[in-house]
Order: sequence, then structure tokens, then C-alpha cells
Amino acid sequence: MKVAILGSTGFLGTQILEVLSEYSDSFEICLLSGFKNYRKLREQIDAYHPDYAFLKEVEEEKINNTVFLSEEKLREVLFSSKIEGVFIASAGLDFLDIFAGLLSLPKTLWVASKELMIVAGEILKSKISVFANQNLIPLDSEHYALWSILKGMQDPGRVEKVYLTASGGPFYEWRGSFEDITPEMTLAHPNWKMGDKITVDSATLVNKGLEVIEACYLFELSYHQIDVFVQRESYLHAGVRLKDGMYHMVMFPPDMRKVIRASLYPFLKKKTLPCPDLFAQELGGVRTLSFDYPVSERFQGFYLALEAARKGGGYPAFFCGADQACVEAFLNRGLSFGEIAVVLEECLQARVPNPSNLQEAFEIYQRGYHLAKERIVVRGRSQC
Ligand SMILES: NC(=O)C1=CN([C@@H]2O[C@H](COP(=O)(O)OP(=O)(O)OC[C@H]3O[C@@H](n4cnc5c(N)ncnc54)[C@H](OP(=O)(O)O)[C@@H]3O)[C@@H](O)[C@H]2O)C=CC1
Ligand SMILES: CC(=O)[C@@H](O)[C@H](O)COP(=O)(O)O
Ligand SMILES: [Mn+2]
Repeated sequence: MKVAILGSTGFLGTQILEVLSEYSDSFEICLLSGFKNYRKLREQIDAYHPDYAFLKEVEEEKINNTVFLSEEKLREVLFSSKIEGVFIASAGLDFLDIFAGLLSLPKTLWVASKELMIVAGEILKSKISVFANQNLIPLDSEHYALWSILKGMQDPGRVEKVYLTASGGPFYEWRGSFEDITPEMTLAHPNWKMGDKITVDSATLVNKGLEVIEACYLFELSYHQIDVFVQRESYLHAGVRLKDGMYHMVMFPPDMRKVIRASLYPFLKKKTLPCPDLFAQELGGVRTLSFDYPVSERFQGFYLALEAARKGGGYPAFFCGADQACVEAFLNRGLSFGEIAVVLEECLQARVPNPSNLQEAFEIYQRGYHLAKERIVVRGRSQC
């Protein structure tokens, strides 16, 4: 299969490339796209020799046999039959239109970018549902785990409740003030290596709230059909409780390469994974699996995301934009860790319309972003 990766220069994109290169007989890497990181993309071009590459500010040029595309040409190549599968692992919203366009084409899409799914979700519900769109494979770890249960289920009516797990992040047992938490402390996630935005979201537990919204769109659920419990070690990722009282949960060590590998399995020419029996190495050393339920009320960011889900319409996109501004301000030391939830709560007081098309959904996201920025300035510590 000829594939492209959007967000190849990121944490997840790098892992996708690493796993894809294990299966060069099944996948041909045709297009790599970062956003601004030229050095990293050059390294990837030298290692993987794609036909095409894209970076935001690089005009059309050629490096060895790789052609750098303009934004227009990127769209053209991605939408053409030259590309059969696309991994969507980019941050931000710049690829929103491309994402929407790809959803209508007969290509396999591995989708991790939760902001894209949430902002597009209200408009493109039927295309983001894994039941309606058989070409879409969720790549967020919890959603892949849940999908792997639901797709094999003969009678989905047996499901009483759906569960996503949260690691709880670095501060779940923190007893000090949230005011003392620095960006450096926040960027040290206990279990996962990820980009800055999602790592801060994990620490506030906003990530888990966004993942509930993401699951609503992917699995045609209402937010109250989904529950979250804290599983500190991140070995359990998602599950269901059946009406007969049994729980089915998906377990694997916290390593996105496990998810990526599993998601590639149906497309492998030789159905072999490189590792035979790794039980001793992967799970044999696990001594404790700790659970906490419900999510501690100290993490209001989680509950505010649920409130955005409850309000529905444009609120999830608006909340996403507000959170983006809060994370940026926190990382720039213009907002404290504790103030993130305060600003998000203020933003959710705004009246937000229902979007009637993708452009309006994007504008709602931007309104959320700008309102949060204003609120941050009012709080008086912004350095932006
Ligand atoms: N990391 C993980 O394990 C997981 C990540 N995800 C989701 O995947 C996405 C990427 O996460 P992660 O790899 O950790 O993040 P990173 O910050 O490490 O990588 C982000 C990638 O997106 C590119 N990018 C940055 N800004 C924009 C923008 N405005 N428009 C388009 N592309 C942009 C970056 O390019 P450049 O660096 O060249 O500027 C980079 O390639 C996020 O949506 C995240 O929620 C979901 C589940 C797990
Ligand atoms: C790897 C992945 O899927 C992340 O989204 C992960 O879920 C973050 O972990 P927590 O938000 O549970 O800390
Ligand atoms: Mn996740």
C-alpha cells in the first residue's frame, strides 16, 4: 500500500515511520509531511526517500528524488490515486480541509489527531463514525482498544457502558498547590512520550475529556454512555461492561508502537509480527494495576470537557480552541497550571452557535481560542 504521513516529524509520526519500516514489503512511504521542523524532515527524507514532502514554509523544490510540494499540490497528491492510505498524526488545525476531503475518498485513514476529529465531528458525523466509514481506523490508544472490542462484537446491544482509562498524569496524587506546577514538571508524563500539547492535556486530564468527545463521534455514542476511570499504569486502555455484568478490557503496555503495529496487521502481506511470545517481557513484570474512580474533582478540566460534550453543537470545537490557547499560555508561563481550568470554565459561559459547515466549525474553534487568550490577558500574566 502506498502511504502518506501527516505529522511525520512529531512524536507519533516518528513512531509510525519506525513501525512502517518494519513492513517495507507491505507499505511504500510516498509522502511525508511535517509543519515547521525542516531538520527532522530532512533526516526522514534521507532515511525513507519518499516521492513527496511538505512543510508549511518550504516552496516547491527537490531534494535528491523527493519533491517538496506547495499546499495546493499536497492536496492534489493526497487526493490522487498515488496515495492509498494516510496516517493523520498532525497537531493543530491546518489540515482540517484536507482531513475532511480525505474522509470522502476511498482511502484507508489511520486517524490520531483528536482536535481534527472534534472540530470536524459535528459537521462530518457520518464520515467520522467507524461504523459508517469502514476506511477509518482510530489510532488514539484508547479508541483503537475500544474499536478492537466493538468491531468483533456480534451483538453491540450487549454493551451496557463503555470505558476509557486515564493515566491520571504526573499530578494525580499531588497534594500541593496547582500554582507550584511548572511546564517542566508537566511535560514529564509518567507513561507516554508525546508532544507538548497532548502531554499538558494529559496532566490536566483535559485530554481524557477530549477523548470522550472523540469517542462519541467515532462510535456514535452519547457522552453519558462513556465513563472514565483512572488506571495509573496505562496497561488497560478501554473496555466495555456487558449487560450480563462481565467486563471486556483491552490490555497492552503503554507504547504507541503496539497500537500502530496492530492497526497495520490486516494490511500485511505476510501476517507475521516480528515478535513471537513476549508475555514475560511485556506483562510478566507487572505487579500492580491501580484503579481510581471517579476521576478526582481536583481535575476540573476533565469535567469541563464533559460539559462541552453535554452542551454539544459548537461547544466541543470552541472548548478545543480555548484549551489550545490555555496550553500555549501555560507553556509560555503566562498562565498557571491551576488557572487552565478557571479560564476554560469562563470560556464555557459564552454563547456558542451550532456550526452549519466546516468553515463555521473552524471559526468557532478560533473564537474559543481568542476568547481564552483575552481571558488570560485579563488575568494579567500573559507574555504573548
Ligand atoms: N503522541 C501520541 O502518542 C499520541 C498523539 N495523538 C494525537 O496525535 C497528534 C500528534 O501528536 P504528537 O505526535 O504527540 O504531537 P507532536 O507535537 O510531537 O507532533 C505534531 C506534528 O504535527 C505537526 N504540526 C504542528 N502544528 C501543526 C499545524 N498547525 N498544522 C499541521 N501540522 C502541525 C508537527 O510538525 P513540525 O514538528 O514539523 O512543526 C508534527 O509533525 C495530536 O493530535 C495528538 O492528540 C493521539 C494519541 C497518541
Ligand atoms: C497514547 C495516547 O493515546 C494518549 O492520548 C494517552 O491517552 C495519554 O494518556 P492520559 O491522557 O491517559 O494520561
Ligand atoms: Mn489517548
